[in-house]
Amino acid sequence: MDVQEFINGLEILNTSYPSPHTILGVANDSREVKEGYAFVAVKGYTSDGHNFIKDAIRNGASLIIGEESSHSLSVPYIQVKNSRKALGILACNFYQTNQSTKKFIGVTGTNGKTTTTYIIHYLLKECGISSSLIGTIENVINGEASQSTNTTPDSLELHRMIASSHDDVIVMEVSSHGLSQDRLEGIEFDIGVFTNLEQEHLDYHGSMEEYFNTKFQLFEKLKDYGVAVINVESSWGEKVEEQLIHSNKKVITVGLSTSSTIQLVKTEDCLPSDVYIREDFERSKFHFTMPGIHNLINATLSYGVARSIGLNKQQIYEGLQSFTGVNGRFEIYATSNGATVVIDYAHTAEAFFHCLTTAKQCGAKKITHIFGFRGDRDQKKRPEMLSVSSELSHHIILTLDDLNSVPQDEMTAYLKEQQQNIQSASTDVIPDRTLAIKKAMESASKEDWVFITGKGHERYKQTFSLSTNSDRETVEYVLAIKEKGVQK
Ligand SMILES: CC(=O)N[C@H]1[C@@H](OP(=O)(O)OP(=O)(O)OC[C@H]2O[C@@H](n3ccc(=O)[nH]c3=O)[C@H](O)[C@@H]2O)O[C@H](CO)[C@@H](O)[C@@H]1O[C@H](C)C(=O)N[C@@H](C)C(=O)N[C@H](CCC(=O)O)C(=O)O
Ligand SMILES: Nc1ncnc2c1ncn2[C@@H]1O[C@H](COP(=O)(O)OP(=O)(O)OP(=O)(O)O)[C@@H](O)[C@H]1O
Repeated sequence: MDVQEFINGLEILNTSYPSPHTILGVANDSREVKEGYAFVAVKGYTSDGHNFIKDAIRNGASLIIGEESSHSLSVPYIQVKNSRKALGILACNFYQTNQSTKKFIGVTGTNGKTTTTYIIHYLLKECGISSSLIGTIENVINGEASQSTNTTPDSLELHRMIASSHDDVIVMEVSSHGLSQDRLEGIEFDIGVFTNLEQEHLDYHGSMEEYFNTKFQLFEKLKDYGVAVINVESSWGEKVEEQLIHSNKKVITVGLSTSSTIQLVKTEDCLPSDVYIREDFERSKFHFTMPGIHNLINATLSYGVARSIGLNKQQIYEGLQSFTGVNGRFEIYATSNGATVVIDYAHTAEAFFHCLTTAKQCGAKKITHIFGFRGDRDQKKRPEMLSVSSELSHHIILTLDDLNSVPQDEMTAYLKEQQQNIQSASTDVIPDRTLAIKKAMESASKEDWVFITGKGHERYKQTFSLSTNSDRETVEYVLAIKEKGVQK
């Protein structure tokens, strides 16, 4: 690519030597640089890309872009204010994604991004519109799935994926980390969706205000006359609506109240739910497989998106009705003795609230809640998680979630300390996650619910006593022993 085209739109502070005429590729990892590439040096959280400039040159870089003031290098250097932003601009230019005719749908919020993007992706497919899905569980481009490293990939990977996609629509999860690290640079959205906001990632964002402002950036990235589909069942959703009121964006509110553009008419049903949606003066009913008001809100948001794209109501209802769910999100197992086991990705107090309340509404006589805390992640949310769980479940088993860098002994001691503080529910600490699940499932009888939260679709990072690698494998293993007497 011609270098002038490549650096178009870059805010340049300084340059050394004339740049090369052409650029053959772009990388922000020195190990991925090849002959004729531009290397963008990013100051990261664990290392500084500027320290790898020499490696990049050795690998063939012909142009370096970075934030530091001067470099006596053997190749041209461009100094910019913000390398992460520059990377997005360069990636967009290189892959020419600004010329894309695709529609872009971004979903943000603390919880519900994955579920909502899956529902939208499915609805579009059922209506004959192909879409790429980018998010936490996997990336699906041109119908092919690959494992994702981040919920929102870095700008280089993102633009590369968009360029390789032949799909009509890009449906993606937009994380607050992605927004704050400029991973969305160069992308403009046709539709932005706000699911909710609650205490999470405050170790990173500092305060809820800051967290909100970061999430709101998605709506600043809406195209002129783009559409915002907002869950207004919380003051944060109302705030998004308020902040967009004087903009030229179309706002579609989703909620339980009659004043919402699209109303989810509350249903008393449980497993699975008969749902009513009201739009304009018309009310329609459909059947939705994922229980809980939170999942019905996700379905209604997806309905709002599908309507904005121009799909007709009947098509959407049929799609919602045949949707089968998302891995690790309210994944239900019925045991032969009438107990229910659920695997869910809940890892915040509000998600606990929704899950456990739904179990109660579905007639759970006794709820055993198994969960732990992720090492190195936001600790401020933990007291509220404990409080909600102890209020809504009858028995708690505290167990291990991913430890990351926290030693196992330290986490176990922490769990035991928390056990002492829980008054309203009986509590055990069983650090081995597989044994915790086994014990709870073996003691569950008719109408009891065992709720296993935190890991959802993810594989275990530690080795436990049972030779299983995920909550799903553990549940299936215990069911096999229980139902058939199979030993592993
Ligand atoms: C804390 C954080 O957000 N880190 C993200 C960040 O990495 P970083 O800045 O720390 O990168 P680094 O390792 O210090 O490297 C700096 C630079 O040196 C380069 N380098 C490094 C080594 C070398 O030999 N040569 C070289 O050039 C690297 O390629 C990089 O450009 O930028 C990377 C690229 O965008 C991200 O992959 C990475 O996400 C890490 C893996 C992560 O776990 N992030 C989490 C917190 C996150 O972003 N989560 C959200 C979802 C949150 C939620 O809603 O639950 C997400 O979107 O995934
Ligand atoms: N609309 C919602 N409101 C509150 N909680 C929800 C909502 N949707 C899902 N949840 C809860 O949050 C959990 C995670 O849901 P999901 O994976 O869809 O969200 P996410 O935003 O992608 O999460 P993460 O950012 O952690 O990957 C679910 O398992 C469920 O317990």
